[in-house]
Amino acid sequence: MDPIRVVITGAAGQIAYSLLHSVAKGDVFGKDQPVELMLLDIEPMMTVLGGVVMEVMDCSLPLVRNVVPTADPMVAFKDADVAMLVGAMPRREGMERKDLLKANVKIFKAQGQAMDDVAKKTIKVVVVGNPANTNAFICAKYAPSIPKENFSALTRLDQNRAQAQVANKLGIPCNDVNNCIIWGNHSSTQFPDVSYATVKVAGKELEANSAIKDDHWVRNDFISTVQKRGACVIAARKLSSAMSAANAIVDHVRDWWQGSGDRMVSMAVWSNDNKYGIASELMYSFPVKTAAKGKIEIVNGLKIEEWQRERMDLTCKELVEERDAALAECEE
Ligand SMILES: NC(=O)C1=CN([C@@H]2O[C@H](COP(=O)(O)OP(=O)(O)OC[C@H]3O[C@@H](n4cnc5c(N)ncnc54)[C@H](O)[C@@H]3O)[C@@H](O)[C@H]2O)C=CC1
Ligand SMILES: O=C(O)CCC(=O)C(=O)O
Repeated sequence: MDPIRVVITGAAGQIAYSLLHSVAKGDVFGKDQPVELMLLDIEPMMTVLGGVVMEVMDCSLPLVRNVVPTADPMVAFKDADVAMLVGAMPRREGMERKDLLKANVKIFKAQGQAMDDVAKKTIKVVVVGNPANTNAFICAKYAPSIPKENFSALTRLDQNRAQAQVANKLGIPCNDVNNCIIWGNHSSTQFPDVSYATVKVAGKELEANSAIKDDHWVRNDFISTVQKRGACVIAARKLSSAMSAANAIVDHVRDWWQGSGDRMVSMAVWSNDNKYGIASELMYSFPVKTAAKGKIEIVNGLKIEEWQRERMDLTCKELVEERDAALAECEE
C-alpha cells in the first residue's frame, strides 16, 4: 500500500509526544497503512524536534516510511492527506480557552493558506490547538479551495470525559457507554448530553437516563464536571491535558478514517448541514457518523427538549462571538 502523508503540528510539544507513537504504529490509519510523518514546529524548537525524530526512528516501526521535521508550513503541508493541527499556545491556570484567540488564531490563518496552496484537496484536518472550534473555522476560511466538510475540531476529549463520568457513576467499563454527545464549543459553555446515550448494565442494554436515575446529576454536576475538566487538570498538573488529548485525537481521526459504524461520536464540524437551528458558518460540535474515509454526516432529527435548547443556544452564542473576534483579528 502507498504511504499516506500525515502532518502533525506542534510536533515538539507535549501532546505530540504522546500522539506520535500511536500514529506511527498504526492505531489511527490501520496496521497495514504506511505513513510519512511531516512534523511541523517553529524554528526555535528544531533542536528539540530533532530529538523527537530520533526517538521515532528508534521505535523501529515498520509503517513509518519517512519522517520530515520542518519549520516551513509549505513543506509540511505539501500533498498532505491528513493534518492534526496541535501546535498553538496552551492556556495557563485562570485563563479561559478563548483568551488564547489573539495569540493563536493567526497560526491557523497561515496554515489554512498553506494548505490551500499545497495540500491535497481531499485533506482531512482536525484542529486541536485552542480555541479549537474557532481556529478550525479560520483555517477552513483561509483554505477556500478545500471543502469545508474536510475540516473539524476536537471535542472527542470532552466526549471521552463524559463517557468516563457515566461509567464511573454506574460502576461499568467505559466501553459499555455509547452515544454521549458534546454540543457546541470546546469551552466551559459546551453541553455534554446523555439524553440519547445507552449503557450496558449486567448484560442489559438500557437508556443511560433510566440506568442513572438521577436527573439532577445529569443536568448539573455531570455537565459542570465535563465542562471544567481541562481546567482541573491544569490546576493539578500546572500543564494542560496531553495524554488524554492525544488519545482523543487518535479516536477522532481513526473514526474518520476507518468509519464510526453505528455509534454516534462528537466532532466540531461546519454547521451548515444541521437541522437543529444552530447558526450556519460555525464549527459547532454535533453528534456525527462517518463512513470510512468518507464525509462526516451530522446526525439530525434527535428530539430536543427546552432545557437542552437553552444550553445548545448558549454555546452557539459564544461561538458566534469568538468567530467574529477571530475574523476581526485576522483582518488586522
Ligand atoms: N481541543 C482539545 O481537546 C485540546 C486542545 N489542547 C490545545 O492544544 C494545544 C497544544 O497543547 P500542548 O501540546 O500541550 O502545548 P505545548 O506548548 O507543549 O506544545 C505546543 C507546540 O506547538 C508549537 N507551535 C507554536 N506555534 C506553532 C506554529 N505556528 N506552527 C507549528 N507549531 C507551533 C510550539 O513550539 C510547541 O512545540 C494548546 O493550544 C492546547 O490548549 C490541549 C488539550 C486538549
Ligand atoms: O483546557 C485547556 O485549555 C487545555 C487543554 C484542553 O483543552 C482540555 O484539557 O480540554
